Amino acid sequence: MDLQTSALGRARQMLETQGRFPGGALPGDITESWLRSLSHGLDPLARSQRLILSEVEFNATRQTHADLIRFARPELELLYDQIAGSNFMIALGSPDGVVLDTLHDTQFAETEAGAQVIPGSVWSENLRGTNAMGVCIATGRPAQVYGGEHFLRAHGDVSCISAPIFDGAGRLAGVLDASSMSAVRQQHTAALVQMAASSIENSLIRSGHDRRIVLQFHPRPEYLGTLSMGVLVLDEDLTLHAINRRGEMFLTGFPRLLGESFDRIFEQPFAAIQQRLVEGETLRVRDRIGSAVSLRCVANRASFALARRLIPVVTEPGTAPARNLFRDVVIDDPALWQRLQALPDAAKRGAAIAITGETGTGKALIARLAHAASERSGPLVTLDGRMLAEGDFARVCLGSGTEPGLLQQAAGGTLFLDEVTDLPVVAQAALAGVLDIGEYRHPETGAVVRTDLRVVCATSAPAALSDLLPALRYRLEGFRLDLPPLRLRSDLAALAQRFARSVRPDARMTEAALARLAAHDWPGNLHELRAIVLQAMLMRPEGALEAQDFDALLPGAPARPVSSGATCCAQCAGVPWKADQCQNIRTVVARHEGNVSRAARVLGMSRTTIYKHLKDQAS
Ligand SMILES: Nc1ncnc2c1ncn2[C@@H]1O[C@H](COP(=O)(O)OP(=O)(O)OP(=O)(O)O)[C@@H](O)[C@H]1O
Repeated sequence: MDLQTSALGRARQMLETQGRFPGGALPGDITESWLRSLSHGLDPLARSQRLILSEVEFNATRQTHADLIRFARPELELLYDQIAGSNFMIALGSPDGVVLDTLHDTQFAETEAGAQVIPGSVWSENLRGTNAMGVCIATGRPAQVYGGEHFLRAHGDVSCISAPIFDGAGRLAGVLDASSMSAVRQQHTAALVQMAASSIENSLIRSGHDRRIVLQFHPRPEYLGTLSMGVLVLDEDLTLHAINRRGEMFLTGFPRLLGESFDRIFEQPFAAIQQRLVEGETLRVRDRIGSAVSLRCVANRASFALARRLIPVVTEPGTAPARNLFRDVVIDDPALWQRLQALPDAAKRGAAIAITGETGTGKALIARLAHAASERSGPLVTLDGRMLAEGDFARVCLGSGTEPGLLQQAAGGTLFLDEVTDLPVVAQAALAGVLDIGEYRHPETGAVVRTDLRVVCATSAPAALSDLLPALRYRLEGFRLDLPPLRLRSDLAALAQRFARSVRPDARMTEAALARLAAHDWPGNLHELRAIVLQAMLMRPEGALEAQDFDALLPGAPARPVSSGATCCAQCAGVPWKADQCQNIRTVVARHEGNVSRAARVLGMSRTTIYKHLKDQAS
């Protein structure tokens, strides 16, 4: 750009020589930013300084914004692919202008700008003058700063485009920036940067409120689930706790949104629609200003918790939960929850599902869920590999006399091959054949029987899967799910309480009792936990279960310090029951490699309580 002839050039020249510039010569955002830069006492001709956080400060900043970095990374990569060309970079900034993460091509990395926009560098307006990230932070709006519009002449050969990322409660959570060496206006890139910022914002809001009710809404139902949807989060008292910017747009006209109750924003009271929402329906509701939107509930812990409250537990044997799959099941372990997300879809697509995990980790239960998710009308029929003798395949599976075999019984439904790795080889070969062609010959009549089967298999010996006949193995491993042992799950407290409440709805356990359970290794996993809790309940038919109730039932000393040398804290030393509980807490923290949040979930305690017990070690 010819700085001497353009309006920008004249404004720059005045700025650099006289410290002022003509109003109206520049876009409004740039004018305001130059004025702010002047008020910060910056010199437009100053050299750009290397403003970089120390390693310690940078690590602490990254820690603070760990979620933002995690959710932004895939978006940075996508954006990088979308605007691939040459000479550009993408950066994620914190609300204070610290660059947290970058992606750039080698050409850009070699430029002066590339050498400066690096992780740890600071791009706030008060230090660097007008730049897109700084302007975006100062205004809370998307910003574009081209070449000479930068306040410092030293940044004049770069163009940058930024978009803010909000946290749903009106606070800035970060900034996304794309910089390039091109001086051409890039509206297309600006749109892509804003879309990526919205996507990060939605992920942040959703993940940050996993325990609250999250709703998606949009005037047009086909836009639900897309970037243009509104997302709103309800607190337990059904007031609006957070909302994304799209959502704010759809609800403009309300004097206040945050803190307002759902029932004052929408015409239909939440109580009247909650049942249908948790069942996954998309509803048409009208807000109190008169606009109609489609609304649906995002499946997360809160929605399942709500579902459990709303829908009575079905106890008749054989009634698989049909609409809300997770109604009776505790899956509060985030890693397991994450792994299970893809299961319903795989089941619906008809993929073969292979579940592995130690005994009692819930394989049979997940098989039932997979069957229910497949929405097939036929039944779930189990064939246990351990029970099938070598010569019995034809009789048991293909039928005998008028008795239909298991394969025919499972037609239109799901055949669950439990402990599949124990199936005799003959049965493996025969099954592979049936699955391959979808039919078999009746062993007695010779008639061809067509059978439409879906298969779910499970094994507690995953290594043995590779010993199955390849013809069968490759038919079984469409979607693989490895279930963690109970000792590595973070929802032990919730599971124990669920089992106790299946006996007595008001059953409770003391913190010490939960700590005692959490310190045990659980080789029998959920089978063992259920049995132990039920026995303890029998012995104490009233009142909260105590740690001692489990002492006689669990092997070993009440508290078994693990190799970390978990002793107890100074406050608990000397009082035996406190010391036991404290040791148990420390054991659980050590088992979870010092991760206090995980340990807190396992123990069903607050992190503050746990930190208290970790503070000073008794000598
Ligand atoms: N997430 C869960 N929430 C509540 N109960 C569960 C959960 N997972 C499993 N259970 C219960 O724990 C027990 C063991 O589960 P399941 O029988 O599914 O395990 P498995 O891995 O198939 O065991 P095995 O290897 O012995 O066949 C069952 O009573 C089951 O109902």
